[in-house]
Amino acid sequence: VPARAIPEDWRLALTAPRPAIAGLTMDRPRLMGILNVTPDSFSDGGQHDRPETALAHGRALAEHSDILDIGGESTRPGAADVPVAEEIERTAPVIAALRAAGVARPVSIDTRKAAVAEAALAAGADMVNDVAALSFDPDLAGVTARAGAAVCLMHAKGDPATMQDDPHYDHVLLDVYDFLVERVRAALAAGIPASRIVIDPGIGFGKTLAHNLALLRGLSLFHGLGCPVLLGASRKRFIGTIGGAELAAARGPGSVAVALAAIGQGVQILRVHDAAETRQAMRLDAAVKGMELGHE
Ligand SMILES: Nc1nc2ncc(COP(=O)(O)OP(=O)(O)O)nc2c(=O)[nH]1
Repeated sequence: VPARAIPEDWRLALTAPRPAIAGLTMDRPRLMGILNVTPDSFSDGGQHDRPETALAHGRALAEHSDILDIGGESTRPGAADVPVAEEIERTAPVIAALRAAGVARPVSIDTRKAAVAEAALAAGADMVNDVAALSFDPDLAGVTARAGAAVCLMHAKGDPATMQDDPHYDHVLLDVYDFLVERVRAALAAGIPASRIVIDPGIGFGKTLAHNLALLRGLSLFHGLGCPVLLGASRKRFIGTIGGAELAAARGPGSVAVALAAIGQGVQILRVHDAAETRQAMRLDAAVKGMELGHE
């Protein structure tokens, strides 16, 4: 397998002091709490999709999360595309309400669309979380760069409608790695500095069970990109398949196990539904290992 050298123009990202992402230092594992304001998200659709329930859940998540990830469009396989105006209506007011309620935690907007990101950033978001790695909407990179926002670039093979139809890779780890190299270059070219880029292998986005497990076993490879690594495995189907939990909402223990395994490979940001449970597990894991988790 040909070696992957770290591109010279990124070496600085490795030698510079580990950057803060959306104001969060990367010196300890961080939790990204998921706030889906959708009627159809795969595990919690319809639970937090009204302004009052979204605000209440966002405040509860903020207790145990370092950053809140707000999404107005489900990306589950076969999900319907949400019109831009509706996705804005679902997300920007919730961000504004969280800020008005004094929730100061960094916020990311989980969207592929520039107009949705623009409204969210104007309402107080700090980061764009794009499952399409800035490749769906050509304007999103510029919106992110001009706002000085951080960005998460995630790998997906195909789009939500078709991505699980028999996905194939030559070598899933290296193919995902090479894709992310190309997307980081695109983000740098759009004026987003390396210090504001996070990468994510995209568990469940065009991957079979075997592909997901190969990515989880090889997560440490992605540190070679020189950017913080984010993992979003929480409650996903492979956890149900292996753990025997058909209902997504019953996959908390398996999700925590995967989060701890990822932390063991140095993953810096864990995107989770069950923030309080994951935080508790992280504290015990660190204590048993004699590691200092650091304080909020
Ligand atoms: N960076 C990143 N973002 C993501 N956004 C959504 C989902 C899907 O999970 P969820 O938001 O719970 O479901 P839905 O897309 O149905 O709302 N997974 C990821 C992920 O793995 N990484």
